[in-house]
Amino acid sequence: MSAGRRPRWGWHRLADDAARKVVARTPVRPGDLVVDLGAGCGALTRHLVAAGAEVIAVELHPERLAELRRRFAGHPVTVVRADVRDLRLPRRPFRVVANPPFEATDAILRRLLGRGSALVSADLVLPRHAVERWAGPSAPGAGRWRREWHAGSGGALPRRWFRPAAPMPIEVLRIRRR
Ligand SMILES: C[S@@+](CC[C@H](N)C(=O)[O-])C[C@H]1O[C@@H](n2cnc3c(N)ncnc32)[C@H](O)[C@@H]1O
Repeated sequence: MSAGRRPRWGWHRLADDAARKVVARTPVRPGDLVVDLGAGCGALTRHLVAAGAEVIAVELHPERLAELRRRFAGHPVTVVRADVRDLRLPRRPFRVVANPPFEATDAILRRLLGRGSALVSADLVLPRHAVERWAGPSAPGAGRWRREWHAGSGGALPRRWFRPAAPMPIEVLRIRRR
């Protein structure tokens, strides 16, 4: 793995109550297939399961993977060891709810909004500058994918919702199939 591809393990986890509020603002309903990209120890996965979703939790860090497998054994959660930048997406309609590794934002969105993607909706916790870039008129590839999806801000999240507190303003990028 080249230096540019090496994952950064530093993280800003969502506090439990914050993760609950993030999930409550999504359109996730019982029976939905939801992908949690960079699931960490399952802050969002936990509340997605509580909402009745079937979850694919993607992580690369060995100890966080082990914790996910332990914590969600017996629940409708498939834990996948994969790099979020190379992930093969589900073929059937799926949603994404994630607080992903920020440096992978562009790779994730190019994949989610690529041709043939079965993405229905995405709620991604990201730095504000990334939300402005992807919700704005000059988003990468927007001329093509905006015919299928709408992208906008789902609002700011307080920095204290993260452990440790987020060092920059954070918002939710909200993507919906038209
Ligand atoms: C911002 S943290 C969020 C963790 C969790 N979703 C939460 O909200 O508490 C991002 C997570 O992505 C994982 N990660 C970093 N790079 C990754 C990669 N390339 N592929 C998969 N997971 C990665 C980290 O180990 C970390 O757990």
